Amino acid sequence: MDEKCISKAVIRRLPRYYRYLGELLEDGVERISSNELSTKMRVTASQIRQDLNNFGGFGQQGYGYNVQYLYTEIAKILGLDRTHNMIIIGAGNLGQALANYVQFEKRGFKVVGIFDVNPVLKGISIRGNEILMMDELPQYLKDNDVQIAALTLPKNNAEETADLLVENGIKAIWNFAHLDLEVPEDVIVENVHLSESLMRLSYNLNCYVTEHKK
Ligand SMILES: NC(=O)c1ccc[n+]([C@@H]2O[C@H](COP(=O)([O-])OP(=O)(O)OC[C@H]3O[C@@H](n4cnc5c(N)ncnc54)[C@H](O)[C@@H]3O)[C@@H](O)[C@H]2O)c1
Repeated sequence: MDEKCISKAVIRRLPRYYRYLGELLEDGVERISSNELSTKMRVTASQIRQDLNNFGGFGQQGYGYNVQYLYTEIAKILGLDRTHNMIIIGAGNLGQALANYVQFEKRGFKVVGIFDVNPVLKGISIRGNEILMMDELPQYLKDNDVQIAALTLPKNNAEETADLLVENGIKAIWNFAHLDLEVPEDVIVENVHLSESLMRLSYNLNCYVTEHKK
């Protein structure tokens, strides 16, 4: 399997397959056809077959997909078969909410540190992690194995913080600040913009209302 060849569009859909397969496993379903999965996920069966064929075709004619096998393989592709240590930069509302969310850890994303510049927050414990100050960050990154940094700080401070993270070896940034970061080619940034999602919701709501007025 050559992961480099998998298109971004397919990779974007994989977490959804993974979620549905996880639910099937919880329900004790051992195998499923592309047609059944198609009805459940409300995507076409041919899309499912095409997507999953990218990985050498997990399905067998007349048998369908082995749910456990597919779930495990997709987990491997998404890198969920290992633990990623994550730090959070900006211990405000959003940073604390992320640090408090237990499900990330279940997926293998372990919050190991949380940082801020506000001395009032120093030492406050969030799910067992005491908030540290930013001047402790470089040494912390030398002493600890961290793969991902979440940026939940004001956008004005995001670029310089990203630079500091990159200088100290961070290769993956989960960026919540409303700013497109400029990073070297070997650093991966995943932007999360809840407001953009809300705008799409607003657009779709408008469309629906307009169509149903006719
Ligand atoms: N992308 C999204 O979907 C989304 C959703 C909500 C908020 N946000 C953004 O996330 C950020 C945080 O939002 P919030 O509601 O938690 O704000 P907040 O004000 O509650 O928290 C921001 C925290 O960042 C800290 N901070 C400021 N400069 C810092 C620096 N240089 N290094 C480390 N920490 C620093 C502050 O002291 C504060 O504790 C904002 O930029 C906001 O616009 C994004």
